[in-house]
Amino acid sequence: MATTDDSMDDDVFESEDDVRNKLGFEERKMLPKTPSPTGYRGYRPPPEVIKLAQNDVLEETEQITHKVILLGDSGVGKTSLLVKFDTGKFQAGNFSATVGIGFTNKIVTIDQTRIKLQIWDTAGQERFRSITHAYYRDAHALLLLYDVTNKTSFDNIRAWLGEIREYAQGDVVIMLLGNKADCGIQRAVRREDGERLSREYNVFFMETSAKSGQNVDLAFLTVARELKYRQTGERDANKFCVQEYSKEQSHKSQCPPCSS
Ligand SMILES: Nc1nc2c(ncn2[C@@H]2O[C@H](COP(=O)(O)OP(=O)(O)OP(=O)(O)O)[C@@H](O)[C@H]2O)c(=O)[nH]1
Repeated sequence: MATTDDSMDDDVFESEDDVRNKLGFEERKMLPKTPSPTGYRGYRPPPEVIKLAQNDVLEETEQITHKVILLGDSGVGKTSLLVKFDTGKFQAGNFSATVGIGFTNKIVTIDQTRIKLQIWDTAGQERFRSITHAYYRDAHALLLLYDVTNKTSFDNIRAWLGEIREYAQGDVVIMLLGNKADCGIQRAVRREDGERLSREYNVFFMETSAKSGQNVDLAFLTVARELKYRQTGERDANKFCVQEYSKEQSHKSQCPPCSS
């Protein structure tokens, strides 16, 4: 059965006379001289709606950009993680090493607050290190990745943390990510080892998969939440606790074997 869309608010279409009668003298002067056939032209939203829209514009223009940088050895999945978060897509076996550095802007919403993240993807290869060091200083958060199938990338995390200490701000938010968690059989680093290292350095920790999407959004949202807290100084009552979450996950079942 065909139905008509009845979702429009009738108030929007009240007659021009109705609208004029509700307005004050100054507001009436601003109305168009020619009557509108629909009564819509003279319509003014209620003051509370106008105020809301103005606040929105204010929020947009005053929005602080939080700079987040992805770090870690070449091939651990930095670009893949960012592409998954940005587009929801993963391209298997399509490895072309990042050259230099580039960024993507993303706006996320944390408890009705819009947080702007400027996410920088860096090249993991040694020869680009001096370029990327220059960007550490302005970073508000760092996502430091290793590949759970590549023990060397995990062993190199201490060196990465040393570089962070040397070049980044002392209060930078750091999240350690064990990526490629979908690769069950090829796994070379246990989740507990990642957890232990994160405790030792007092940084956030999660295992992720750019392939399956496991914890990808969560990693960025957790960082955004922490940045929001640092900006406002308000802890949310319903704050997500990454340490608790990580503990819960470690009790869950094994990942399926990696097929790519
Ligand atoms: N199975 C699996 N493969 C992944 C995952 N993330 C990335 N890959 C693959 O790993 C390879 C390297 O990924 P990239 O995202 O290019 O790695 P990168 O860290 O950006 O590398 P550089 O640009 O050299 O620093 C690609 O073939 C990806 O398809 C994942 O979560 N699971």
